[in-house]
Amino acid sequence: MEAGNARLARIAAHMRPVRTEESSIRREYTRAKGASAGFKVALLGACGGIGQPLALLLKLNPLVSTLHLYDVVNTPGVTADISHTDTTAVVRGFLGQAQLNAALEGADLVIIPAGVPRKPGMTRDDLFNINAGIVKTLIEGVAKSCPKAIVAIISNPVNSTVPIAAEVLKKAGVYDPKKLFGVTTLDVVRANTFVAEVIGVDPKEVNVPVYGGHAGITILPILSQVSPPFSFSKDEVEYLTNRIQNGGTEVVEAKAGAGSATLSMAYAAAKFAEAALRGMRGESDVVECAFVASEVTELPFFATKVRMGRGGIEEIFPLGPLNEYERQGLVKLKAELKDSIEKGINFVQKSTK
Ligand SMILES: NC(=O)C1=CN([C@@H]2O[C@H](COP(=O)(O)OP(=O)(O)OC[C@H]3O[C@@H](n4cnc5c(N)ncnc54)[C@H](O)[C@@H]3O)[C@@H](O)[C@H]2O)C=CC1
Ligand SMILES: O=C([O-])CC(=O)C(=O)O
Repeated sequence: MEAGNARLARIAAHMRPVRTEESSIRREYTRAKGASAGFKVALLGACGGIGQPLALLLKLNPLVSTLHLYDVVNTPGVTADISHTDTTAVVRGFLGQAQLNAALEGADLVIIPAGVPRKPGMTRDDLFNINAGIVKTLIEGVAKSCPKAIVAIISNPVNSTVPIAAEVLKKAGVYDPKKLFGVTTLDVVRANTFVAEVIGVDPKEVNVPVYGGHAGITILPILSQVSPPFSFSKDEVEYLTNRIQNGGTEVVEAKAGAGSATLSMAYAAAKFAEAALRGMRGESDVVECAFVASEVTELPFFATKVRMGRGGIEEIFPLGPLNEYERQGLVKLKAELKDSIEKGINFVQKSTK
């Protein structure tokens, strides 16, 4: 039986939500008694509109044993708050650049929603100037502190931030294309929702693959491959494709200057994280769409269905049969996606010359 004083000392050791000293950072890696045997997840940008609800959803996931919350503001409060939920994951907060490496050390999965969101009238590419530098710095931390982690990038423009991350990891000599993902799950979540409305079924029953990238016309829903199979009219295809491609803008406009999708994105990212963790645990049937390094088209990155396993991507599925409308969409999206990918690659290559 643990003595009273020892018990209180143990609890006190886990009460300081933000680590400021080396010794306390070290203590962090010992799991709290009662914590589940699961994975260590680091969330970068944890106090933002996406970060906070996503942190909560990750804290509820039994596959997560340790949750590190990193941001440049507000981590003490968010960490204290979330740490009171009665689930087993241990939560620790890290504040500011000086604590980035400690936040990342030993992470199995790193999820990145850090960066600025859109306001009405902006494209995702308009975020490039600010978010490219943020993602570059955070991935430099990953390269140094947890080079074997699976990395999931949410920060926009995803079509450029994923190539930025790849270049940074390459430069550090630790790039594993199987472990880098751009999170496009929200496009699938929206597609499932809107298609379910049209078909008149529970969205849980619906699965729409969404290919390409994550901006405007680069988002290509493959309605001909919907499960359960359904034959849409031409008008339904037009309506659904436009709504899915512009789902982000629909939210940006409705929020009228207060940001972009946060709650649905947190839900989508939690779904993606669950898939990644189930794959890492060795489950063999985990398939999600994601924007990854790919040879499915002539572009170096492309979103299609991928099977996730212990080491990240285990299989990238081919496009499968497309109808004429989808083939035309694919041709149109490639030019824009190619430019966005090159912009990301050039950003890192120029900044290191
Ligand atoms: N992939 C997708 O489907 C989606 C992507 N997004 C993108 O996610 C990003 C975040 O969106 P929100 O959470 O709504 O924004 P937000 O502004 O509410 O939160 C961003 C957080 O990042 C933090 N941050 C800024 N610089 C940082 C740095 N250097 N290191 C660590 N943290 C830093 C901020 O302090 C803030 O807490 C945006 O770029 C947005 O466009 C949003 C919705 C969907
Ligand atoms: O539209 C935005 O700026 C945020 C985003 O990526 C989305 O909601 O799909």
